[in-house]
Amino acid sequence: MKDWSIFSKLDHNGGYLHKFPIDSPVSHDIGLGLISQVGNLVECSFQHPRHICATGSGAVQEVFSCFNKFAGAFYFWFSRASNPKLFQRLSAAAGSSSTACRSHMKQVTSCLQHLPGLQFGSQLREEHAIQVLLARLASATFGRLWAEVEERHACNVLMLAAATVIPPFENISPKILADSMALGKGGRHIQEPVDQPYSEENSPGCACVAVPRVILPEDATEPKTGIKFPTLLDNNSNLTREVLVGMGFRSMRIMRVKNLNLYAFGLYIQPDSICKKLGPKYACIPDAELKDHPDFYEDLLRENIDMTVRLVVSYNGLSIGTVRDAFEKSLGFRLQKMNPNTDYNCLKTFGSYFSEDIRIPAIDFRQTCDGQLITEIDGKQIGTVQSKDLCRAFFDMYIGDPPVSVETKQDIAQNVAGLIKRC
Ligand SMILES: CCCCCCCCCCCC(=O)O
Repeated sequence: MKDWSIFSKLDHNGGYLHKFPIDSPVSHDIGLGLISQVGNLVECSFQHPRHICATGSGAVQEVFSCFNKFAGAFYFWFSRASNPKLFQRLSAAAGSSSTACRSHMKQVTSCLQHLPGLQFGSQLREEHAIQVLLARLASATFGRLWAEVEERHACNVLMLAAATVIPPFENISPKILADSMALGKGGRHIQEPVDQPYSEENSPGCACVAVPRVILPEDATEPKTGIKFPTLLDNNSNLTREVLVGMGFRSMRIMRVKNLNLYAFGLYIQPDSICKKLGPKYACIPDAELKDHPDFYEDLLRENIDMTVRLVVSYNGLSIGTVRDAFEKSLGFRLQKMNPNTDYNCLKTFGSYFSEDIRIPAIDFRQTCDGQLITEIDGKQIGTVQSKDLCRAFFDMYIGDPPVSVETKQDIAQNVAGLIKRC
């Protein structure tokens, strides 16, 4: 699975971040609120197995760190609650929590009610007994819930891995890969030939020519923003398909304190184009070394390879004027760096496409092998600039120096290495 690192990565971290309403005020009800929240978390993981996996440990840890933060108040509140209403409230909490939590709570509350000596007349003994039992209750309940969350999480990762059996590129013949990219062939999935049933013998991984049943998930999710990208992108101008080789997000620091996620991006490459232009030079370089090869990114940028960057807005407060200015600034800097004597008219033409009347939830920027930069919204071209310098400046933002995301740049190298292996 090495060469599909981008997808295996998505499988483990992808999906949207499930937000749990944990910011309720510290109040008399915080203990019950937290039990209920954690119970909901576990229940949610049962009902929406992908979410808990997609959440990764982040949201789970958020909830549990919140629990830790309020544990003192929680314990204090329980230990003070020495009145008959306590039992009703515990039962109510049990009623609103997960099944595991519910049965555990019921067990303990009934245990509390039947303890000899725990009559409400004897205040001290009662308080002490309640403190001990409730401390145990808190630790046992949360310990158990935590174990369930972890168990479920591990299970979900396995389920997902099994559900999206994605063989590495080297197990797919280049012909099949190229065919599947061509429009009108078998939708987004690579299909097995009808005369060859799927079996262990011809499954991915064996030395014979293997044709997997279904190899690509419909969409991949950029983990930080939760934005989805198709794994294959139709290129309507030359009727080919491009493959997603990397995703990332662009953030901006506001007043040195807040990070704003402006947009997510996905980079797509046409495998044939890679094979023709980079195959001969890089086929013998081990996959893991490609990202550190001194010429690799430079060649990727210089060789006019068919590729596309899709940008999808994450922060909705961006005006079209801001987008235009940001592009002019970023691209101007890259053009200047590459060639101080460049003709900046290309930048003006490019900027003119961002007129006030366009809506920009997502834009594709496609470079053609003859040096055009095509801008598309919803599959419709809104403009084309003929300038190799501008193409290069544009892709330099994602695979040049400095890149918008170093990690994504490396993922791209890893996945392009996978494509080259199939040439
Ligand atoms: C449709 C998505 C548009 C998102 C806003 C893009 C803003 C311009 C960014 C310029 C490139 C950069 O510096 O990241």
